[in-house]
Amino acid sequence: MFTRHGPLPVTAEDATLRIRFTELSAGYAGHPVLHQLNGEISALATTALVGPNGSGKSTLLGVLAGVIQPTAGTLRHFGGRPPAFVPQRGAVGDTLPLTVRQTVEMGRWGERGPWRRLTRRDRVAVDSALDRLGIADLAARQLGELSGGQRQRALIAQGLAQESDLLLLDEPTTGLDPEARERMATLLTDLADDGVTVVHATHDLAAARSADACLLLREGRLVGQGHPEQLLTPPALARVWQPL
Ligand SMILES: Nc1ncnc2c1ncn2[C@@H]1O[C@H](COP(=O)(O)OP(=O)(O)OP(=O)(O)O)[C@@H](O)[C@H]1O
Repeated sequence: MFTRHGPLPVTAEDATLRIRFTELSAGYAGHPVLHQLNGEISALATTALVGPNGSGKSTLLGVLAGVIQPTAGTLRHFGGRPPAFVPQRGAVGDTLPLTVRQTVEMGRWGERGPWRRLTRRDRVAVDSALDRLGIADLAARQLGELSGGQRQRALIAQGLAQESDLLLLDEPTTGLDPEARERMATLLTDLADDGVTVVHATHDLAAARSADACLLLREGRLVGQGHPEQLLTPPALARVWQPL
């Protein structure tokens, strides 16, 4: 096995590429999940990971984030900073006595460590993340008091505050109402325009359709990748979602 997680210099050939994985397998102790995946994530674009429950979307995100080690194959990051990863449940427990602002400030810990004072630059990053997620007015509220959708936005703001060039989101529209879902889709597109590569796992076909590219997973295998219009056709979706 040969796995590279460190940034590699960007060559002319790879200037539009952020991640490439080859024959990638991964899983959990005694439970292989991903089987010999070959794929690419374009830089400065939004990519949706699509597939039924248990198809391996979260596991693939974890591998791209570096929190799950591949068991075989290669994974290459081209250039860039360490990824910002927003897992499904978030790294912050519901019961911790944290305000929304403090939750988002945790996104700056990678820059300054947990105990150092916030710099002006940290505060700007936190304010900007709160604004972009439309939750500035909730900044003083306790995280545990929020609705599911508000909490989801606070956790995504935490990811955004890291100011990484690679944002990995697990089901960012879960718990959001239709208007907030639409705003989220717009935000992801705007982020890509602003220089962030966005990868999100989703069950939300509208969100997947608004991505620049999709990776379609079924039972831990990559069964298609490309532009959503070409990939997410009714027959392809029926094939992937048909009962086993
Ligand atoms: N921590 C874990 N330990 C063992 N097995 C796990 C763990 N997390 C997930 N799995 C298993 O790995 C497989 C893939 O799960 P994963 O969460 O990657 O799928 P998913 O496509 O994201 O699913 P969903 O749409 O339901 O979120 C499933 O069979 C699941 O039971």
